[in-house]
Amino acid sequence: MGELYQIQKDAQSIAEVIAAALNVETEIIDDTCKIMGATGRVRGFLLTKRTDSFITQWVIKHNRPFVITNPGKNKLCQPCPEKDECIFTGGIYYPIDVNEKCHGVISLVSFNEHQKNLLVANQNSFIDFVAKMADLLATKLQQVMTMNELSRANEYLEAIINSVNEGIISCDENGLITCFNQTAERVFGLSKHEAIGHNISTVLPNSLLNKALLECKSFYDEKIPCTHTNGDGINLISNATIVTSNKKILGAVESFSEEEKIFRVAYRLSNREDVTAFDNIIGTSAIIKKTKRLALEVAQSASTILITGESGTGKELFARAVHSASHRSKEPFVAINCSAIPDSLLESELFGYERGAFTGAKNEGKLGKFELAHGGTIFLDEIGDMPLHLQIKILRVLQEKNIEKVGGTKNIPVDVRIIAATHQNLTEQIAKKQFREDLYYRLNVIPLTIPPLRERSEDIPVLIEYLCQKYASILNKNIQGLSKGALNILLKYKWPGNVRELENAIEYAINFCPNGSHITKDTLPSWLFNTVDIISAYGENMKQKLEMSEKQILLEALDHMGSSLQAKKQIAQNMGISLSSLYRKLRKYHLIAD
Ligand SMILES: Nc1ncnc2c1ncn2[C@@H]1O[C@H](COP(=O)(O)OP(=O)(O)OP(=O)(O)O)[C@@H](O)[C@H]1O
Repeated sequence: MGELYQIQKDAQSIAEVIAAALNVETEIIDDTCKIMGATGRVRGFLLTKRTDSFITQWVIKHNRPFVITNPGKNKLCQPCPEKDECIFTGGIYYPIDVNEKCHGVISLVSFNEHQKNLLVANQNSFIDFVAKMADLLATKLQQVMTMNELSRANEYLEAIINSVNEGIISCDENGLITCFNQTAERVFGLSKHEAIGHNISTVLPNSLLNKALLECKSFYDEKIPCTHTNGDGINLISNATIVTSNKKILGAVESFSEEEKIFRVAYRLSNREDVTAFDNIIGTSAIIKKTKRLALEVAQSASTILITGESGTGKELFARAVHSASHRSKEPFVAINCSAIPDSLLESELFGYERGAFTGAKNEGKLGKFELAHGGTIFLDEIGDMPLHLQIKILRVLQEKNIEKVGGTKNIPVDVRIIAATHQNLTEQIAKKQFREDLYYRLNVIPLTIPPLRERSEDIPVLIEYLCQKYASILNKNIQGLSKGALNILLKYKWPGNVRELENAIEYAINFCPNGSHITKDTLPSWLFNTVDIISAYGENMKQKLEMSEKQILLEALDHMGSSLQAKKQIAQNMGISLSSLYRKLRKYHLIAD
């Protein structure tokens, strides 16, 4: 059907008016040749398609009136198969023109000589009358088409407003809500029907729109505490802009995001590190290849992984590679070192706290690492150091897939894959009642063990080569490689700090190696030699002596650099150990509270 179908009833009325006024049979046909209005003998064929309307087709094509007095003989009738038995004796055809396009044709037709004579005799006045009727239909059609276009544009605009992630609310200059998009519906728990037409000051008293309208100015990035209809507090980061036209205020529009979402995005962007792929895990030993293969196989699984291995062996590197190879790779990887955070803070770091859970500055609430990791992976490093009361909470996350914030009462669903790591022997911890057996079995679904570097010495040369390239590039140095002597020392050394310690030794050496030269014994860090000396000098008593020197070194470092977190990070880096290892040592020597 053509557009004319939308006003078919009007077309039928007009056809009847013309027939009554002029006493001729009238047809109104749309631009697809369907009959939209008809009188007399054609009335029974309403809405059917005319196949013999060659004159009508010509008028539609040329958008011009046409008068015929010789149907069947006219050259336009020649293609018509019924031209020799044409039932018409004459006709006046007039286009219905909307924006210079013909949307249909009004035709007055005669079936005998008497009717034909009437048409011919009154041709001019009939054409005038039909032209006015065609105009009437064209105006009506134009209105309907404009309304349709407007409602399509409205629907399109509404679809756009609903498809944005931000909440959008607008109101007129009196504060009556005119737009309330789907995000606003979700954030406030209100339907748009409950909002539109009502005053913003009664529906959402905290809305920035109130302030904007009251003060007649726009506000940007304001933090607005609001409440969902279920009573939950929500913090919004909001903009409210005054809408004007010809210097007259028409109203205001507010766009907002939930603060939690902004935090998540900020966390993701500020923690975006180089993606760790399995190719970034260097090593040619059979054991490291097998571990990589196993880790790659389980990357796609949703199961929990427990990575064990000494400090610095690459547990976090493996966890990152598993995350990158999983379907969660586009979502955050959030690492938390359970031993580097005081027990009193660990719970709120992991689970966040509710608004009002604490007094003072912390009153606003905070997202925990589990919420930040939503959709992605959380890496719980040094899980063996997690206090027992938090172990129960982790077990609950694993079983029920939801968390409860500190000071909160409701369960918040989280979709997070857990990868845990420890350098400790958890079965011994279980025997000592320091680790929950049920949590151990939940975590240890897929065990991965990373062997210490001394048990895979064939990895040392490739790691050295990789690390030399890495640090030469970072430090912008041209290094020719290692002298034989230096390589021998690195191969003989036992690497208690594993790859991290090797990495520190290479970084140290490259710093002191002259540009264009080889790394020699002289440019290697002295601790590599001291340890060899101590081993030979103290024999059996070595462990005790080592511990004494270690405690002494730590005491001096704390004395010299202080005991802030920053200082501890620096000390750990200087010693070539992780922060968690440093904390362990400090506890072991009673240099910090347990
Ligand atoms: N196979 C490897 N290839 C390249 N770099 C490695 C490899 N193993 C470890 N590293 C590097 O060694 C350092 C320590 O690795 P990582 O932090 O993953 O160890 P970890 O076992 O988690 O240590 P900790 O238990 O002390 O936290 C990192 O800089 C890491 O990039």
